[in-house]
Amino acid sequence: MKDFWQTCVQRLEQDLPSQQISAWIRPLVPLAFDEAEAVLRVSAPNRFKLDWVRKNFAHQIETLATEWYERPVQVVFELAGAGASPAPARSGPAARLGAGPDAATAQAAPTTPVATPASPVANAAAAELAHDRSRLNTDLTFDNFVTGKANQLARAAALQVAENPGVSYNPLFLYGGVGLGKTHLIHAIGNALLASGKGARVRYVHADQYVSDVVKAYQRKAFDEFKRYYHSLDLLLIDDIQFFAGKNRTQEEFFYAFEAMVAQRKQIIITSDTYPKELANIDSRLISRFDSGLTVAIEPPELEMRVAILLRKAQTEGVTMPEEVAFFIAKHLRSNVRELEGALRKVSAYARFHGREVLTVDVCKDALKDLLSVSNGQITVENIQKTVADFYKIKVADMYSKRRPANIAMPRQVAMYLAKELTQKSLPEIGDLFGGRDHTTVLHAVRKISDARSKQTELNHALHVLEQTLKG
Ligand SMILES: Nc1ncnc2c1ncn2[C@@H]1O[C@H](COP(=O)(O)OP(=O)(O)OP(=O)(O)O)[C@@H](O)[C@H]1O
Repeated sequence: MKDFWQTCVQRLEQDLPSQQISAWIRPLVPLAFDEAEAVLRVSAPNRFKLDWVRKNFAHQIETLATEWYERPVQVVFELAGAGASPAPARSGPAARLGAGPDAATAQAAPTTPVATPASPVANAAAAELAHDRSRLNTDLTFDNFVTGKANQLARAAALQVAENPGVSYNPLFLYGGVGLGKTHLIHAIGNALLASGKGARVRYVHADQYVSDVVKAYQRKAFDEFKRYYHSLDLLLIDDIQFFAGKNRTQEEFFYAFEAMVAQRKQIIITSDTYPKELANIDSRLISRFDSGLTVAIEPPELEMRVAILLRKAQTEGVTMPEEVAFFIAKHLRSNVRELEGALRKVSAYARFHGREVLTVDVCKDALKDLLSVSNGQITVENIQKTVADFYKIKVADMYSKRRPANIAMPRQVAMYLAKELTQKSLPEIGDLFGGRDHTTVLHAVRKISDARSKQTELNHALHVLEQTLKG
């Protein structure tokens, strides 16, 4: 385990700035690796660091651990001193269950003997573990979800399902464009159910992660465990189901999980960028199942709602934002909530940096020059890189980096293609803006994506969405 941790820190050092390494990664201490359950326990020195690391680095550490141990590893973060002794290896069927996807520990009893089972500390630890295993982001709640015409139906359905899972609408299928709050809403459902203290087994999973769980189960011939884990959940939240397109084995496994869960009145909630019948390359049996519960759209927010979101987020961040400023931003940035959040971050950083205590429309005009020019019809390469990175959930820095894994190389080529298509820049200029790449690399990307687009419905659809977002 020590060797792993050393390598892990070295790998993170390649990706993260040194301040982040010393602030967040170095203070972590690896405690134990539970062979039976493939669970790596890591301690953080205080609650703040624990929450931050869990939110921001858990995925990277888990990916590295999974690579190192050559099987899906779950990383559990604990507060230093709170029962931070090596966990005893568990035996028996429950321990074997843990060999399932993503350390499918089936959310059984916590592995850490924190205190006697009925004590408040033990309950808190159990609740924390249930949260860890659910992969929910505790920041995404109903409380901080701003409601308006665009999402009120979806929110009402979500609330109903959180109160009566498995009974009212099963599945609940939420669809809408990028950055409109689908992920937020399903996390809110999971958080509400966990907070209700019914002991429900909840799991949030992005469709991509589910696909890779299937692949791992396939490699390890561990489909029984995979099934047992997913079928044992009370609430499965599956995000961006359109990523199942063309993945036949995944669709088949999901079909079984779906049938088993619905038959037992376990709740399934699905999000997608489109409504079920419009999903490309998804088995018609699945599409008809998706359509058999309640399907609700989340629309782009109207002006007043965009203003309300900005004011609410500004308040949460401790930024004083006059209403006219919120109106100014909301009038110019229309596409989605993620974009509004980005604008708020930019504006407040700009104001802080220039010592401007009060946000004014002029400050916004300066701070948001790039974004505003996009919404006025001028698309910049910088904005394309940001939009594409958001869409594929990679870092903007990867647009310029030399890293070449497929999950980064493909989005980078998409961004180059869009830069050629939507801006006046030449191939060498685009190459420069992508970390000094040669113009032939750009040309290759443009040709490749243009060719793939004509053959792959999924890619073509993604490009449509990106073009629409960029054109506003
Ligand atoms: N109604 C809302 N109130 C408050 N915050 C919101 C609302 N809608 C979206 N957000 C915030 O906007 C950001 C983007 O939302 P989210 O990730 O849920 O979008 P999404 O629809 O899942 O997008 P994608 O399809 O790209 O995954 C998040 O930070 C979320 O908290």
